[in-house]
Amino acid sequence: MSQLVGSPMTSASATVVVPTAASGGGSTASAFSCCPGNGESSSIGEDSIEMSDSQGNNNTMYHNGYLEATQDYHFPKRPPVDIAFRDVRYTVKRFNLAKAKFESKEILHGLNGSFNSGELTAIMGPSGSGKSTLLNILADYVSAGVTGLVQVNGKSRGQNSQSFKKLSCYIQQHDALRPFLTVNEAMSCATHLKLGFSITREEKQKLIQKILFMLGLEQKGNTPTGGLSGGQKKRLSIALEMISNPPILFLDEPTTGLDSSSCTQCISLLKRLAQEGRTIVCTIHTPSALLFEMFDRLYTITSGHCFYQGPVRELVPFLGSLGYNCPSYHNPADFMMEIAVGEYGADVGKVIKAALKKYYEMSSECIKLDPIFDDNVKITEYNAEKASAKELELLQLKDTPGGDKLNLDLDGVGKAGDALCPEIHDTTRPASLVMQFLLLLYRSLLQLRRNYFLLFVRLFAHASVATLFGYIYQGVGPNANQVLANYVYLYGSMLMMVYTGKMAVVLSFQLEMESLTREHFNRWYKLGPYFLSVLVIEIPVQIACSLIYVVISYHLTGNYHTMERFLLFALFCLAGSISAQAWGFFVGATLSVKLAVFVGPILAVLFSVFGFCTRYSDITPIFKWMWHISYFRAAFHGILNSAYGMNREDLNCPETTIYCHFKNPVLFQKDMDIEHVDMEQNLVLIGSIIITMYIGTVFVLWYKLNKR
Ligand SMILES: Nc1ncnc2c1ncn2[C@@H]1O[C@H](COP(=O)(O)OP(=O)(O)OP(=O)(O)O)[C@@H](O)[C@H]1O
Repeated sequence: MSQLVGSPMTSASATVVVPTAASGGGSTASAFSCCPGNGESSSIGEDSIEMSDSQGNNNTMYHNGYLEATQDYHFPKRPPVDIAFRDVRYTVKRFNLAKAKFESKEILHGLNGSFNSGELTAIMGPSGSGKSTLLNILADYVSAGVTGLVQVNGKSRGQNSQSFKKLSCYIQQHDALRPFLTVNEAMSCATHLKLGFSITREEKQKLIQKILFMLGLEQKGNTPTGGLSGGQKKRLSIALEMISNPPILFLDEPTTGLDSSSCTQCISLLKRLAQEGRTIVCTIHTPSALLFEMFDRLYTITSGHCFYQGPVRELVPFLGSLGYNCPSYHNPADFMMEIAVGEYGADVGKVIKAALKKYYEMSSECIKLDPIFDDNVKITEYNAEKASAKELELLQLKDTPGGDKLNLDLDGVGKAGDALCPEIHDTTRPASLVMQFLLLLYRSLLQLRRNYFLLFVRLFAHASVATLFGYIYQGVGPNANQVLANYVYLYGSMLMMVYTGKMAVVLSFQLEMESLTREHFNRWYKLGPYFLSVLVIEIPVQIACSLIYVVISYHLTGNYHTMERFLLFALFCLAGSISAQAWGFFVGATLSVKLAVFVGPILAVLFSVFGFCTRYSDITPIFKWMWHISYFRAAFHGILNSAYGMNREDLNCPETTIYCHFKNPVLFQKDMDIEHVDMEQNLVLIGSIIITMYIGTVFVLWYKLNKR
């Protein structure tokens, strides 16, 4: 019997697999057991085996028709982690334009409840009732505007607790996967990042294979994640987080967009993970009756109030006790939703009040003290002040950790998560910052290799425009009678550098934001290594594109004079392009997609004005500072100086031309007010702008990733 890397066996299960008819002939026989000897029954599907134990629990074992002899496919058991929350409120502030002031709106109105280990809990409610908001708060994904108490095994969690993040993972609705990585590559990269390098590659490989097998993805190892079905993507999202085997899983609408069979597979999987001792909480929309019954516990919200909480099987009796009887053959989930929106003339307030009363009765029963529920308190008036210190104290007593419960030190970063998973965390540490950078770089290179079309288009576009410009302004470089034509070529070159540099990256963080948020929130890596890995890919790509343009166009336009002038021209082109790129990162990280693609070019135009034909002395005094901070101007003056400055000798004046005004290039420099270009100063300015923009981008990303 094999087991996960270094882990003790915790429960028995066995699987015997031979190829199914659907997958190439033969037959499938399976024995999967969460509770051995319970008399399971099985039904064989095309690519999964449905298993039920004697309690009717549906334990689906996924695979695609290939079996292995007697193996354990359980994750190591985790110490239980229970979550309780009390008087959770969420308020948003919005600016009312008509009243010209900020207004507050409370979205969640003092929710109470608890989610226990070993249970699969559904958060349900009508659209807009606050399900995702509650999940976000419990997962600690949102903390701004939140008040109330969230406890983990009886201890206050606090906000932005790193220890809690080590215990939990949050899988959001959209499967933010990297479409160009294969399943194996995605898993392998996540494993290296999460488990570091203190366990062997073989051990990691074994772990990956087992997780993929458990989740029915073992046949999809070489499939790009972009080519997976919706259900497979969802399972891969879970698989990626199961690498660190967290005891708490939060999932936002894991079944949205899946067909009924994929929904059943997904919920069966979650149920089985819960049965292994995890606390699994997910939001869900109108499940079928079959799916609904698979949940252990239900937490229903309507308009930010708790409408029902408790075991799923007690929902119908609870509603019945209030006079709302579920018709025969009616899906209880549908009935509950209908009551929650006031259908059948239901008094929603009455149900909310009864749910609150039930909660307090259960709480007081549990701690053997008098309930503190005041029948006269209106639900809407129940607030933090009314939740007296005594009540909070009682809640602490109720959840005092004991027995085999994990005693979390939520203030001490790093302790809880390590203790939770001894089979992994005792021997492993997440990858170091340097390794994170190298792994992310490797992952980006893999994606670039798969998605080379975009890179090819960028290179091709630069070569094409260079050739076009080269022939439009062919041979103008050395001629005194074509100085203005060359001036336009040089200006066009700078525009090309700036626009391609900026626009190629202005959306890069926007497009990555979902994956970045998920991976960063679930502690795969830090922002620093991620940002550095992006730069290390994007800067060389932009340099390569720019160099292609520079080399082709510079030679075709006859600007090549000396190697020194060429190198300076190339240097300022690259500097201008990289600073525009840095601006692109910053604008893209700061603004929404629609604003970024609009504001990016506007900024480029604005700064370009201070280079082209604009003499410093002509600028209105209050805008002179813009001349000083314009990276476009600094780079453009740099390339002009490389062409006509630095004591360049007289230009060619063709014999057919009677008079060449700019035969001496100094005259041209004087006319353009650029006879004293300080090349070093310009480079320092551009370098400072690049660094400032990088710092600004990291700060904005950090803020977006950490402050919600
Ligand atoms: N940051 C916010 N600013 C303004 N309103 C918000 C904010 N967050 C949530 N809301 C509002 O709170 C309510 C609850 O939102 P939430 O996303 O939690 O609903 P939900 O029950 O998950 O809905 P659905 O099932 O449609 O996803 C909605 O009316 C939403 O507009």
